[in-house]
Amino acid sequence: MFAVTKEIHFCYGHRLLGYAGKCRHLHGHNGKAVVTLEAPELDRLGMVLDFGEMKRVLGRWVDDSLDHRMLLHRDDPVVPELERQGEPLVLLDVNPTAENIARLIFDHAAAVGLPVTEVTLWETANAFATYRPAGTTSRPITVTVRAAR
Ligand SMILES: Nc1nc2c(c(=O)[nH]1)N=C([C@H](O)[C@H](O)COP(=O)(O)OP(=O)(O)OP(=O)(O)O)CN2
Repeated sequence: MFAVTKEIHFCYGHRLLGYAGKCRHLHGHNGKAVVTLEAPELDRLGMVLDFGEMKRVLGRWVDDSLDHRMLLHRDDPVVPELERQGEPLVLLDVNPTAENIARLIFDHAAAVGLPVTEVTLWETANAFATYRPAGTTSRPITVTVRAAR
């Protein structure tokens, strides 16, 4: 099996709903998604997929969909005020933890047909979470996007 891995850097804000620690407050991260694709055979160029193509497909989506946005639970009480102010929001039906953001990026990579096997989301320089599907995959995260006004 061959594997290629690409790092995608982006900034996001969030807070964790129902969490007792400091992450219950609005805060931001310079995050890094580490995306791995695997294939048993290489293409005619000797690649699983061109790193440039990974950047073009995944990097652009992360830039357009997650970068410089607030990622929040859709039930977060701050949502109506941020909507009122025209802030760009990504609303999830789960808490915007590193685990769930990794899952979100994995699901997008799979949906556009990439042979993704694993996504790791580095939330800080010393804390990261990984999503890799198991035999029984949990239901996908539901996402609502509110564009900036
Ligand atoms: N399993 C998870 N635990 C935590 C998450 C998460 O997404 N998944 N998120 C947070 C906070 O949002 C934030 O990342 C702070 O985490 P933490 O590493 O505890 O904070 P510090 O950066 O201050 O850590 P230090 O190691 O003390 O520098 C919390 N937990």
